[in-house]
Amino acid sequence: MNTVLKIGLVSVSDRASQGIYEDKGIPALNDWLHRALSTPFSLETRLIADEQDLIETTLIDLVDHCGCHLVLTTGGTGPAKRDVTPDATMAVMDREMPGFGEQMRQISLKFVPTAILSRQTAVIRGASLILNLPGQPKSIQETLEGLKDAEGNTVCAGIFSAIPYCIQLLEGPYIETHPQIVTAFRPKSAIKNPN
Ligand SMILES: Nc1ncnc2c1ncn2[C@@H]1O[C@H](COP(=O)(O)OP(=O)(O)OP(=O)(O)O)[C@@H](O)[C@H]1O
Ligand SMILES: Nc1nc2c(c(=O)[nH]1)N[C@H]1C(S)=C(S)[C@@H](COP(=O)(O)O)O[C@H]1N2
Repeated sequence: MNTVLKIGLVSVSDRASQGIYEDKGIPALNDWLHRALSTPFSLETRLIADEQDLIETTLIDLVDHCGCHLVLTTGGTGPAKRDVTPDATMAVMDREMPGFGEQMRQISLKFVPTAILSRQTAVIRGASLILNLPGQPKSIQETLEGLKDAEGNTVCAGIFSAIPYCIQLLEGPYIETHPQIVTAFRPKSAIKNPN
């Protein structure tokens, strides 16, 4: 039997975790993934404060105990003292995947000049990919989906284009997407049932 794709969502926010404002990170991630993926998946969600130890134990739990193939964090990537999500991510990694952070900053620069303030990165732990998104809820769609012009042509490819093949190389489930939202790129030899 095929393993069902499992995705962990971690919203890292002092104020949302204390109920000072409503968390918009997990709902935005949940909504985007349901619009973008045609492959069935299950979610594990966590809303936590910007505490490095807590972020590390949450990431370890999602990967090692819950068996998430992909973990998306949102928030805590900037330069402020309590922005420690990338530091926690690096602390639990086996290998870094620096291309994701580079591409997200390129995309975000098309929206805000302060995109270079994000230290976001991606790493592999075991057979899982962990990826940091900025905290602004609107940045979730921007970075995952990329930027399209008025005719719907891609101006800047979103990072999600590369995630299905990455999970495939990590021997996780085969992920398919709705191409009107985002196209999953794979080399021809890696495409199942090409037509
Ligand atoms: N989970 C969230 N839900 C709603 N809005 C958020 C969330 N996280 C961040 N934001 C918004 O994006 C901005 C930048 O995010 P950042 O991660 O730097 O948060 P912050 O300023 O460190 O505050 P906090 O950790 O208390 O959310 C925040 O000031 C807030 O307006
Ligand atoms: N796409 C996108 N990327 C973005 C932003 C944004 O609004 N949209 N905000 C930037 C800002 S202002 C900061 S400080 C960094 C870090 O944000 P974080 O601390 O919320 O993770 O992400 C940047 N990247």
